[in-house]
Amino acid sequence: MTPKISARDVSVFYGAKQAIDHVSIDVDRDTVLAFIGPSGCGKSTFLRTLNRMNDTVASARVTGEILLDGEDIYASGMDVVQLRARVGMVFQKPNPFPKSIYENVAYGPRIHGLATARADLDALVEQSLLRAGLWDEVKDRLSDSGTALSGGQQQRLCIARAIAVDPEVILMDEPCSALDPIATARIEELIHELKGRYAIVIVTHNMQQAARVSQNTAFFHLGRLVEFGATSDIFTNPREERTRDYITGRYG
Ligand SMILES: Nc1ncnc2c1ncn2[C@@H]1O[C@H](COP(=O)(O)OP(=O)(O)OP(=O)(O)O)[C@@H](O)[C@H]1O
Repeated sequence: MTPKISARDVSVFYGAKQAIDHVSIDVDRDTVLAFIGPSGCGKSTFLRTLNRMNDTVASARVTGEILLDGEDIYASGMDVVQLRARVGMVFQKPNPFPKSIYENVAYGPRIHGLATARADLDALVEQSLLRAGLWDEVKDRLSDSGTALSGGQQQRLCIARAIAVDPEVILMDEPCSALDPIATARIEELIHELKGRYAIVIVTHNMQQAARVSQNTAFFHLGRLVEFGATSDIFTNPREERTRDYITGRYG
């Protein structure tokens, strides 16, 4: 099967500084891919190339090619707003809009024209909150502010917001690092439930989390992709010494 995303020879520069050095990698459909590696190795930078989030950084420059279903996302005609709906993102710190729970989820579908009638929008909000595992906790207070929820609930609200615009890929940049262990477990369960429907790419510092949630793992070091493979192989039988040193906690 053709990959969902195919990155070829991708380099990223911040001004003169090179943060990613000729990385090629495929993101498979309906699977979870984990990016691991020591702080500053470029995981977030590379993740952000996959939906052109680096466009928001004035000094950032991307070379190489990133194909989404065979289509070059850096082509001049690409609609970036549309792209970021297809390739959604969940950030380290939950960042709900300072609006109601309902509006947080309804906003995207409304601006993308996915639902106009109130009943359709209501159904989409309910379905997205259900899929994000938050519906039961919020169904009686949809008009409360999203920012009044707990951190873990806010993160699930952000996942519901990403899901609501019917994405194909969800990028998660350390989505649990601001959460307690119970909220973290809840997000990990959710990732399991979502993986049959979307391609998910997750950056994590937590080796156990990478081993628990992903089927494939990519190990980055100093801007290079050192090793990529099935998570079970990377964690039990890495080919590269640098990978072995990192996963056994020798550095990073
Ligand atoms: N906006 C920016 N401007 C300049 N340099 C940046 C910018 N963002 C990241 N960098 C640099 O690019 C390199 C890669 O950073 P990046 O945040 O992608 O790494 P990371 O592996 O995700 O790190 P961490 O695990 O600490 O989040 C680092 O040297 C970092 O200092």
